Amino acid sequence: MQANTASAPPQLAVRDVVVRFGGIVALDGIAFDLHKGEILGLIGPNGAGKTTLFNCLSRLYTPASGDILYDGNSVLSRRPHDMPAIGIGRSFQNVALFQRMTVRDNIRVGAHAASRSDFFSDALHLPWVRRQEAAVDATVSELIDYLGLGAVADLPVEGLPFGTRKRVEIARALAIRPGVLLLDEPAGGLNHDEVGELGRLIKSIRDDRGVTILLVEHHMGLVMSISDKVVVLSFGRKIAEGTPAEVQQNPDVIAAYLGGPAE
Ligand SMILES: Nc1ncnc2c1ncn2[C@@H]1O[C@H](COP(=O)(O)OP(=O)(O)OP(=O)(O)O)[C@@H](O)[C@H]1O
Repeated sequence: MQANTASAPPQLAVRDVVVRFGGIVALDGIAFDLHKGEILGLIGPNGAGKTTLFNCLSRLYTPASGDILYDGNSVLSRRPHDMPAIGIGRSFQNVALFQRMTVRDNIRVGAHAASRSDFFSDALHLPWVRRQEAAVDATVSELIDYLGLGAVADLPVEGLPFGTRKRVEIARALAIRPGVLLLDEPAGGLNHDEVGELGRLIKSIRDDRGVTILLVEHHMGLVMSISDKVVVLSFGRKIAEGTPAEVQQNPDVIAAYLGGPAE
């Protein structure tokens, strides 16, 4: 799938977002657009504000000013647990799965987060709830195949290798059928081969499933090899935005990473 950046309105729009923690301005008027089908890499040195912005996008933080729009509508009045139903999925930096539950059941939790059943409808076994359960089963099975998790599907998550648990987490995020997937340092803790596999997986999630991706990541090789666009933060400000090649040559970016002023 090609990213549509020419004329279509952005799928996700970050508009002049400001976040303060006491006297610290963690985000100082950050703005950028993410178009459908794009992979956007959000990078910056330690303390740049990446996690703070990620937490705004997943509604854990509310900006002091500015707005975040999904398909043209502000998400700032929504709560974190509304986000799956809106179409924004996320993974967690340190993997946040239910450790004693099986891989299958963890993915099922994701699918249920986007379903519309409730306790009473479930208890009454209404026909539409049964149809929805069948659809959830089909989604979970398809994702187990897609992520190559068949051999471990009925094992508890605890005890599985870290790289496998990360794939389970991505499967759970995909189970909500997100329009946009937010990935928080997905390469953290992975070895060289696993990072290569992750890059291919993220591209295929965009290409095969049409999911727009925002990736916060320290692993430059991964970001530069898969991103269509890279946004660079430093001390809470956006210092560059462009293709991987453009930002890699940007003197402000080089200076931010080397810790000195731009020449
Ligand atoms: N809960 C908080 N309370 C106070 N200050 C915070 C809080 N969270 C972040 N900060 C500060 O806000 C700034 C941005 O931090 P943030 O964690 O967003 O950066 P980051 O780019 O994600 O860094 P890293 O790459 O190290 O994870 C830093 O100065 C940080 O110390």
